[in-house]
Amino acid sequence: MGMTIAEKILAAHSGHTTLTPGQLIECQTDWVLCHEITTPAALRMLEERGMDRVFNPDQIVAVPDHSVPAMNIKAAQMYQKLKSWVKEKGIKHFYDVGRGGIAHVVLENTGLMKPGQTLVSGDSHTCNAGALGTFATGVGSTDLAGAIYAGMVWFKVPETMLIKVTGQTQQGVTPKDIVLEVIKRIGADGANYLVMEWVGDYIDNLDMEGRFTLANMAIEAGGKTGIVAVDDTTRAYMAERGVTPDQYTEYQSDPDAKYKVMVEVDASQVEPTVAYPNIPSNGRVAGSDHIPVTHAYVGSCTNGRISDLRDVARILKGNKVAEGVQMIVVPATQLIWKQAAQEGLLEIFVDAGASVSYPSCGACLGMHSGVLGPNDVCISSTNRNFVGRMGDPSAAIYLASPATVAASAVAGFIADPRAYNHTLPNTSAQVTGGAAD
Ligand SMILES: CC(C)[C@H](C(=O)O)[C@@H](O)C(=O)O
Ligand code: SF4
Repeated sequence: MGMTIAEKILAAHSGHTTLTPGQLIECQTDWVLCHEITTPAALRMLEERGMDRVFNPDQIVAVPDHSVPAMNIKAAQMYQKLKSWVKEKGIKHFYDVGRGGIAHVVLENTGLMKPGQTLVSGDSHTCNAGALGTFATGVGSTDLAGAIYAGMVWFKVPETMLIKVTGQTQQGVTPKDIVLEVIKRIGADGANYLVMEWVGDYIDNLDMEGRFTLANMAIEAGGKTGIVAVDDTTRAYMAERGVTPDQYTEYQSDPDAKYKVMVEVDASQVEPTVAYPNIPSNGRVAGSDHIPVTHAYVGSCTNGRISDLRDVARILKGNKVAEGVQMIVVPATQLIWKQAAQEGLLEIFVDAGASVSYPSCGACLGMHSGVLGPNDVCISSTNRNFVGRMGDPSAAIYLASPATVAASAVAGFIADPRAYNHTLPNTSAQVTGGAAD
């Protein structure tokens, strides 16, 4: 019987020629991604058992990102723990504060993670890397400990959901709107333990940044991971990072691969979508209700990339953030921050009255740099709008694309970005490479 991409990658990493969903496998992991929030717990587990080693210091990527630069002593200690372990074990790929940013976005950009590989991390948005045709998923601290120690992790082979997106979007509609629309249709548990495989001519025409946004949000529908097959866009992306096709394996799903369910989306019918509180599946058309906002947040591993910042700048250029609205823009990595500076985007943000922050997870999970207070109302390009996610439990979080966030910041209430159509010069440059190894 035919196999999906995910099944093929898992088979290749577990010594099987075929696999059936539901089967339990022991799987090799090519990469382990470590940040300062979940790694310390995994390290403590290993230390307590006298198993304090790493399977291969060259296959671990460490990036402090959630609570950096530290905003309190506890955060400083977590950071210190990660950093001292990196030093002690000789972890090769360490992207320290000032040289990295949000771990998933740092990793996608380095060229380290290659098509056909496997990745685990103690972070649920690890699925982000699936856009490169990889099997990448978040695991708990115990599995993370096992992966650090042995380079192995066990999985129940997931079934796959096929999401076929055809046609082209209207101007002002972005991949974030597509994925919010899909989650709205299938529900926040609609892809529970399923691989979400994206196909269709919309995907074929989509750049890598958009594909990362789609793969990144798989977990918001309960997905085990998101995945996009390798094509010329992926190959070009890898080539820009000095990686040639002989250095990786491309897997395609067989024509007779078995899918648990198929979802079809006509991209031309998707409108700018806003997920209302308190669940990402609560999507409605942007601007359908008059909802004044106090905060507008652009950032995160979902939507803090250079193309996102350009979308925001197009709308903010020549406009002002409405009085009473606090707008915060967080470029996801140092390299994106620098690129945005070079293109003049940061100046546009500042002129419009927005704060530009340093790369980090920041207020995405309510840790720092824009934490919401009681009854605040935030339109955000992040991925979760659960109660208390960005701060006080009484604050309301509306999830949207960066374009919708920018349009809303200018309007002072949740607005439809289609009313804006500014152009920016010099917007084709790519952000490539690792910041520092
Ligand atoms: C802190 C970390 C474990 C968490 C996750 O796993 O996703 C965070 O990144 C989040 O987005 O909630
Ligand atoms: S940016 Fe937000 S969603 Fe992404 S890893 Fe950080 S906290 Fe999690």
